[in-house]
Amino acid sequence: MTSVVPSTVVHTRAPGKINVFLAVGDLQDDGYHELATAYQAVSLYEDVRARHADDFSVAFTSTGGVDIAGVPTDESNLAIKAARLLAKTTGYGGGVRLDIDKNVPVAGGMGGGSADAAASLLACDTLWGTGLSRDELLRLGAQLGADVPFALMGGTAVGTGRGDELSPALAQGQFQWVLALADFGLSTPAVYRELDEHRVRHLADINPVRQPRVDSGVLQALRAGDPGLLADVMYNDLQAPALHLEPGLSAVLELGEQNGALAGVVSGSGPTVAFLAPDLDGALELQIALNAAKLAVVRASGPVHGARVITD
Ligand SMILES: C[C@@](CO)(OP(=O)(O)O)[C@H](O)COP(=O)(O)OP(=O)(O)OC[C@H]1O[C@@H](n2ccc(N)nc2=O)[C@H](O)[C@@H]1O
Ligand SMILES: Nc1ncnc2c1ncn2[C@@H]1O[C@H](COP(=O)(O)OP(=O)(O)O)[C@@H](O)[C@H]1O
Repeated sequence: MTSVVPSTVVHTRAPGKINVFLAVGDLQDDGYHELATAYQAVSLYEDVRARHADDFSVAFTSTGGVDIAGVPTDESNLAIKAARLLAKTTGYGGGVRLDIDKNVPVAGGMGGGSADAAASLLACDTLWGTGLSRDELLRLGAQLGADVPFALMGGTAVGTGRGDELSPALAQGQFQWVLALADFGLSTPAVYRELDEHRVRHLADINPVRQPRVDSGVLQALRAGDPGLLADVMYNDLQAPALHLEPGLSAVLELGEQNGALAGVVSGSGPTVAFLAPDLDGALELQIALNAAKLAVVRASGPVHGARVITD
């Protein structure tokens, strides 16, 4: 076993994400859907601190006030799974103690668990000196969840396959987001299932084979750094099933659009609603208006970096 140095702490940080465009294809035999998505990493972060230990454990805090009550800390936690997968892959014989400051809403469609997995992979690789390449970490990430490779990569990227085959997209400038948080979560598999059931009920004869593609207008808007253009083309196939499961989200979308948002979209499988603001002042005004309507909101900007080591 590697010698244990208890005082060493490795600090890593990985971002949450918004799917500014998400087209969902058909259900495949492996239980996953083929996707075409444009991800943007945004400035809500998961901070992981890793210390040498004999076994594997995780604990959560949230300086940003995220409700962490429902997050499992047993073997089902994605951070523990990430650490164990890295140990198994590299033959590392020890364990790790992970302390995570969570600032991405839980079960909100913003990839917080995926960010924990990404930041934990990088933290353990650094702490243990296992020295995997970026590509090897991306491959391990894909085994943990479809969104994990993007949390490693960050920035702006197109995801295909399960959402884990990434190509970086050209982007300039910063987009200003106001995120309306729900006080409940939505289960990702349940939202995909709701979409499938709707398609079987209503669309089976019309469009039997779907080949999802990212609209070229999305890539142009990102390249131009133009929120007005992006607002016109933001889209999410999972929005309708999320609204069907949680009808109250329609009023949230309307409220944002009536109060200065260029557009709003359910993020991933929801229930977080992401509003795109014209600029920082517009975002601040929207935040105040939504707060006045008693909605829990946070601001974020993007794109930001993927998982990285932080020097404290
Ligand atoms: C919907 C999205 C959009 O980015 O994000 P979230 O809302 O979860 O943040 C992702 O597709 C979620 O990615 P992630 O949360 O990593 O998914 P995984 O753990 O790999 O899969 C959870 C479940 O989601 C469904 N799933 C996921 C990805 C995909 N391409 N097709 C699917 O059908 C499957 O039912 C799978 O069992
Ligand atoms: N590290 C983690 N952080 C949050 N949730 C986790 C984690 N590990 C496992 N989970 C489970 O995954 C579910 C969805 O996680 P999360 O990544 O927050 O949302 P989403 O998939 O909507 O982006 C949670 O409800 C929880 O049960």
